[in-house]
Amino acid sequence: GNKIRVGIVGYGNLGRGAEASIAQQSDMELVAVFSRRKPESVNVINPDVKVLHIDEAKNYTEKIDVMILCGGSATDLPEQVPAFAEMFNTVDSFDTHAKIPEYFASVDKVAQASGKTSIISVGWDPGMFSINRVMSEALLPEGNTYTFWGKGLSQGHSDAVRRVDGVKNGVQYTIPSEEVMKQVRNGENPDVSKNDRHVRTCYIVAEEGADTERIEKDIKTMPNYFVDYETTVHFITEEELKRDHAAMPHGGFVIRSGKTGEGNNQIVEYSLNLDSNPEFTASVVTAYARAAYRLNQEGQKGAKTVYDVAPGYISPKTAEELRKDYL
Ligand SMILES: NC(=O)C1=CN([C@@H]2O[C@H](COP(=O)(O)OP(=O)(O)OC[C@H]3O[C@@H](n4cnc5c(N)ncnc54)[C@H](OP(=O)(O)O)[C@@H]3O)[C@@H](O)[C@H]2O)C=CC1
Ligand SMILES: N[C@@H](C[C@H]1CC(C(=O)O)=NO1)C(=O)O
Repeated sequence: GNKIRVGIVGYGNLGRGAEASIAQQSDMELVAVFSRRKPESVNVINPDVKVLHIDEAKNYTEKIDVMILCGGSATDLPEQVPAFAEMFNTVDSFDTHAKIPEYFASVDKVAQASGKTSIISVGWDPGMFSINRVMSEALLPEGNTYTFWGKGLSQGHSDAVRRVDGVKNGVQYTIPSEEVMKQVRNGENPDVSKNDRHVRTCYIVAEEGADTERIEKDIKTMPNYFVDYETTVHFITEEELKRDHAAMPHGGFVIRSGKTGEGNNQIVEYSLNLDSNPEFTASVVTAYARAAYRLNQEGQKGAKTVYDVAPGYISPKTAEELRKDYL
């Protein structure tokens, strides 16, 4: 049968993960990768994959069913997704939580007018963790929900530090408080603010002659990503970064501990243990690309979040197969 024709915009960690994930989908084909860089400087996994300059995308509106936007949340997606939603169904991983309402509105305005379907903020947080926070809270209205990340490399925070003036390259690790996690697992329901549950550590390669004190301050005071968190910044060489920080493991869990109607304790937990944050995130985004296509075929246009997408839409199985084999 005819496959869902997918495009990738932005070829970084997530874009590479998306290329690998699409290759795993029997109902999808990758039509092209679009980059702001010169195509010959973009090293894709499969040399047969077509790499084009992002300006060529407008010529593919009849050749691509869904575009996966893999740019950075800090600066790329807020500008790229509304522009692409004019022409394509889109899926993205926008993760600046505080800005999601305004971002949703900016994408919805475009997609409602263009008749496209744009699923925003897909991944694991926001994404799969969001779904589990909402589900467990709906099931246990009386209780507390805890989210923990790491120890691992946050791509959103790493993208954000790389955008700081004077930063040549860099990564950010998120480290959860073992003490607080123990209390949560013991059902102690600790009253700890979200910002006291993690610390953040950055490894930065500064441009030649850059003012490292100013860079450190810019990072520590960065709204939404670092301000309110205890953050440490280390300056290292490009060689050290490549040697010690090439892997991108991450993970974490969402726990809700609550009481049902007659006072029984109930605990719901969803956990992730990721050797590759980008490859897992790309797998989630690719599954939701299937949903964006199907929703658009049904005429469900405009911006959506993961809360608007019934689980069946992301599965390659038909609704009948799901009823028969998975309930
Ligand atoms: N919701 C969630 O759970 C998650 C969300 N994310 C989001 O995904 C976003 C993207 O993450 P990630 O892929 O790691 O970011 P990268 O920094 O690897 O890539 C971002 C963009 O930078 C450009 N780029 C990549 N490599 C280079 C290079 N060598 N030189 C110049 N430009 C380059 C690419 O655009 P171009 O090809 O056009 O140059 C790319 O799309 C993050 O900002 C985060 O917000 C990530 C993980 C989880
Ligand atoms: N969006 C995150 C996914 C998780 C990781 C995270 C953190 O370490 O703060 N928050 O959410 C990412 O870009 O990796």
